Amino acid sequence: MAADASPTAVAPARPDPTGPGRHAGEAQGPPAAPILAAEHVTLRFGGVRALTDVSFEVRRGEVFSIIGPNGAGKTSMVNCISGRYRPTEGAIRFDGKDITRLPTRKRAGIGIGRTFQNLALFGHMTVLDNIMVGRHHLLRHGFWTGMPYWLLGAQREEIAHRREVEEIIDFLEIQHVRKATAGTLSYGLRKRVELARAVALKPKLILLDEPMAGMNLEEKEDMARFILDLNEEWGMTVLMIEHDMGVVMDISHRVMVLDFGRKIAEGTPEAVLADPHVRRAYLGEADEVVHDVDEPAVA
Ligand SMILES: Nc1ncnc2c1ncn2[C@@H]1O[C@H](COP(=O)(O)OP(=O)(O)OP(=O)(O)O)[C@@H](O)[C@H]1O
Repeated sequence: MAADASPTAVAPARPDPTGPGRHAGEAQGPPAAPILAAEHVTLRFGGVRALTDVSFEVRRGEVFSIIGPNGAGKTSMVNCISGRYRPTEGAIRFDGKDITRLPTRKRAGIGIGRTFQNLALFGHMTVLDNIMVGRHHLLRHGFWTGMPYWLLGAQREEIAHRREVEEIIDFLEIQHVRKATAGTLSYGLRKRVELARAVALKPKLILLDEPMAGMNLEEKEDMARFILDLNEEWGMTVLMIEHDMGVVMDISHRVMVLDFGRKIAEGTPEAVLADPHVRRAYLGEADEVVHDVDEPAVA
């Protein structure tokens, strides 16, 4: 691996968002209630075990990353949380409620947003329309229910709705392409629009599946900054799958490592990086010191 020269290099542990002066993992003060908990989750596809007895908690206000080699079960775990897959065994709790069997379409309404590993924008629609689509469930007035109130309630709601969308557009610095057709944008910009659409749902928890994939260094720096701002200024809890170890170590409060569908480590970036199991299984090292984590450890 090359020398560690990127701005996404390893940084000291981020302060624990759940308590002043504390670091994630330290046992001082009362532990914050988790916003999300996976309890003994197993997922099987026929004979394939994608996940085996995986348990973890995401605390309110933190950036929590899941890492692991290809096929380790990261996307399967996120799909269990978003409702795309239903665990074969175990449970998912969100905000204290068991959501294991809650249909996918209802999860946005309770505060879970997501972006996808492969872009899922409407390529023929404008950036603005793509983002507006994300907010539909937030509108109280539909076409029929809105009719009688149109001059008062619904119109005011529409104005407020647009104002918030414009705020998100400003925040993600995509004003210059707001009227452009999504399909014509560069990959980095489309990833940013996809993030904007997920943010427009005003989620309490946002699931990001490889937000940096396919990006150049500058685009990665921008995306890392947006994720940090979403977390610190907008108060969103972030659960992220990401292969770029430099980014993961830089912006995560805590990290969980999966290998062959099992959890092999969880803790602060430093603790996880120093874990011999992780170094063997994930970084492919025997006993040498890890000098650099800037390059993706897995393709
Ligand atoms: N829909 C499915 N049907 C059958 N097997 C699946 C399905 N989804 C995932 N798997 C299998 O489950 C295992 C975990 O896959 P998953 O995509 O969750 O891993 P991952 O860690 O996200 O990998 P990557 O980093 O390559 O995206 C793999 O063996 C995969 O082939």
